[in-house]
Amino acid sequence: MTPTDVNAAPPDDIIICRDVHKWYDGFHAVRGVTTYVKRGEVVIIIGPSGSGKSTFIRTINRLERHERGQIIVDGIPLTDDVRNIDAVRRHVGMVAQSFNLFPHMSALSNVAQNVAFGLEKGRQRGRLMAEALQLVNLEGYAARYPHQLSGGQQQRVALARALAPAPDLILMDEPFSSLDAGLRGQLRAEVRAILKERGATVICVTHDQEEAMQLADRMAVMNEGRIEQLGSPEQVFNYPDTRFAAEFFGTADFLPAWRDGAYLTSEVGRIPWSEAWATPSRTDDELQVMVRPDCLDMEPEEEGNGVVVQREFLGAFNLYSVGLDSGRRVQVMQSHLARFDPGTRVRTFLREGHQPLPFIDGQALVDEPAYATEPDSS
Ligand SMILES: Nc1ncnc2c1ncn2[C@@H]1O[C@H](COP(=O)(O)OP(=O)(O)OP(=O)(O)O)[C@@H](O)[C@H]1O
Repeated sequence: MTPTDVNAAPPDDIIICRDVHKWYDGFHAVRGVTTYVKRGEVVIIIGPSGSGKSTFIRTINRLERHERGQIIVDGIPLTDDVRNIDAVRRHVGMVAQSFNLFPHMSALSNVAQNVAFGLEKGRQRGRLMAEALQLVNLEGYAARYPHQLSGGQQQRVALARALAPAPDLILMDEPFSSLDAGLRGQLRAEVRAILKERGATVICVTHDQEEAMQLADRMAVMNEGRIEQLGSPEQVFNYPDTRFAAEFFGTADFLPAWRDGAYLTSEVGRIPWSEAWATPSRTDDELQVMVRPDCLDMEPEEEGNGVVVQREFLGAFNLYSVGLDSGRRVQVMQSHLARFDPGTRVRTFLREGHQPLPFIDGQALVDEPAYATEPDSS
């Protein structure tokens, strides 16, 4: 691909990051990220504001310079060598958080900026541009200038601009954030379908959990400049590695638990103890179990173990906050038909078939068989 290619044949991993660090004037924004992204994968980065998501994604096409570690994009190491930077940018599309449209150009001309090079035939260029505007439902807006478009429409032009040249790799930073809920859901399904059809690799930052679940093959949960967990949405939801990941992705309560013969017991019930959890160096009183609202059930009972404190109506279901007799609170999911008034005495218990996850010191004791995170070749 370039004179500085490190691999003759492209490896399966289109992105290889090893111990990547980035500082802003002494502030350590990215703290040792090691990760591998397979060709054709959609990886979603989620995490709280300021956790380093945008900074990390911007290091992948060198909009930010990483100070330590190694980034290899499609066999090209990102160094200060401008030939490498140009080579990477040539086949990496980017949808930035700020749309960065040229104000003096129409929507079509903005899209054309990205398809101008690399394609000799004007007719093919025109088709790609029209298709890209059609994909984002803006066929009738080609002649408008950015100031004549709403924020959401500008965002869609930015998306069309990135998609039009059919890049192998596309980086997206909150690409649907300015769209209303209906259009957002529809567009992200369409964008995912087209990118999958093209076999493009996608790394996308979002705040939106529903978006992460809908788009991701794998999700990276970022916290304070580090990737706290990388896995499929199901892995992260069902088997969070840390308390942070559990609480950030979904709702979770943590209750003290203790080993009770062959069981792990908490105030909402017990589950069989697994020898795979044995942690001889630690004492049992540090144990906790994670319970998500759907793991718990409840029924009115005078001799119960708690009292309904609050009900939140969420459409298909009610989310109850229950004050347990220990003083702790848990959230319990119930059908929309299950109405309990605050003050109702209830028994809260583990729903059959649901296994609460044991934790020690904020770390899960259970390891789900992990997705292979080591590259096939490097
Ligand atoms: N150009 C900059 N100069 C100095 N500090 C910066 C700069 N850009 C980002 N930061 C800081 O680096 C940290 C990570 O910022 P970044 O934008 O990567 O976070 P983020 O997770 O994308 O946040 P958000 O979800 O709010 O967009 C933040 O504390 C931010 O204030």
